[in-house]
Amino acid sequence: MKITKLTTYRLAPRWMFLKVDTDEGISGWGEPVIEGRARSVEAAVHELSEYLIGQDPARINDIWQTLYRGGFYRGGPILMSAISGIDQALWDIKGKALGVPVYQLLGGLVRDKIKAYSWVGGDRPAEVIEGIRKLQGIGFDTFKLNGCEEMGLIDSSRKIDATVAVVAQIREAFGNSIEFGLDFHGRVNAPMAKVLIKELEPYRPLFIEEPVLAEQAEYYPRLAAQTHIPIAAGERMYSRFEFKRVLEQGGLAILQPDLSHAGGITECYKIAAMAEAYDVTLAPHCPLGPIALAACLHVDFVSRNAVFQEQSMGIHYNQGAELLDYVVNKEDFSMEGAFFLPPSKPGLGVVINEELVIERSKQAPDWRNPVWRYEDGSVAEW
Ligand SMILES: O=C(O)C(=O)C[C@@H](O)[C@H](O)CO
Ligand SMILES: [Mg+2]
Repeated sequence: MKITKLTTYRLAPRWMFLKVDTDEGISGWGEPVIEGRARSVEAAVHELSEYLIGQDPARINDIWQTLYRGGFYRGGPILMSAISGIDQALWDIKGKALGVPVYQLLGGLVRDKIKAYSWVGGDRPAEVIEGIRKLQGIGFDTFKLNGCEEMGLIDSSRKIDATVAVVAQIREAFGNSIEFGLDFHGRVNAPMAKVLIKELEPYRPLFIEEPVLAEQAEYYPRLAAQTHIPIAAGERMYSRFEFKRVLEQGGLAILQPDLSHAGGITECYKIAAMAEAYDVTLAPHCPLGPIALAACLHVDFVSRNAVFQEQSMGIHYNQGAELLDYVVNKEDFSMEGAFFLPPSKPGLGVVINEELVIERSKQAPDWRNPVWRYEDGSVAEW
């Protein structure tokens, strides 16, 4: 079998799908994208296609190594997201060619289902109570919300109290009938993370995510030393070589590699195994589309240390399209309450509505995250 063509489709809400065709009529789909830089990743995918056309898609490991090591400069969000989507598509092809779901090619199921969690509250955590109640009604009991809005480099106790009040409200309304992660989203710098985490301790959030930016990862062990709340991070780390450093230094209880940013199934499967060796759990980051989610599920179903899976149903970013809009059979993502069941079809197990994708890609939005500024006019982390 030979790879014959790579076609990219940027489309609402902020995704990009990749279709890899072969000379035997089997095609694979991937989701190479960095939210807000889709065109850059698209250019990278087509640059990398020079290494792919005419190659045997079954040689996933050699292709991965060639795409990663073939360039003198490597890593980072753009190149690794391009490699991620290509890798996902190659696994899709391999599974389809052999007639089995990808997880069967990785040793088979380690569990029968995986817990999903849902976003509530949007960019500025508001109406979270209402949001939780609604999702509780359809079986979810685990949630994530932004832990705060802008947080000044050194902010006031008033701001801290307002931030903590949102969390107090949740515990007040639901007790421990639900669990929730707080995503600091890199908005908080180290001094304020220390203050915030201390004040949040009594409310026992399930985890605190990106308490500081990935470029400040050396603070993870220091923050972990001051709290009992599990610390999570990983969406802005892009290969085993970054994850090895945070595992070595300790501090993270939950690793959140993104299957569309950290090298795809081939790389994230290895990252999951590295985490297990350090008794660190896995919760793949996935605010993206159905192909990215399917790729996450295949790694979840073969990794014993996978604990829960993010998915983007109802996420505040999904303006213009929802998670399953481009999927032919919505039941490809079968759930039992708040749990995903294993994909059953060959490959990634998702049938993409190509006609709709082609149509919608004609009006692809150029999504950008907002650039926030503090009152004094300086740039704040979004
Ligand atoms: O889902 C998460 O945990 C996020 O932090 C959302 C963020 O990743 C946005 O997708 C960036 O555009
Ligand atoms: Mg996050």
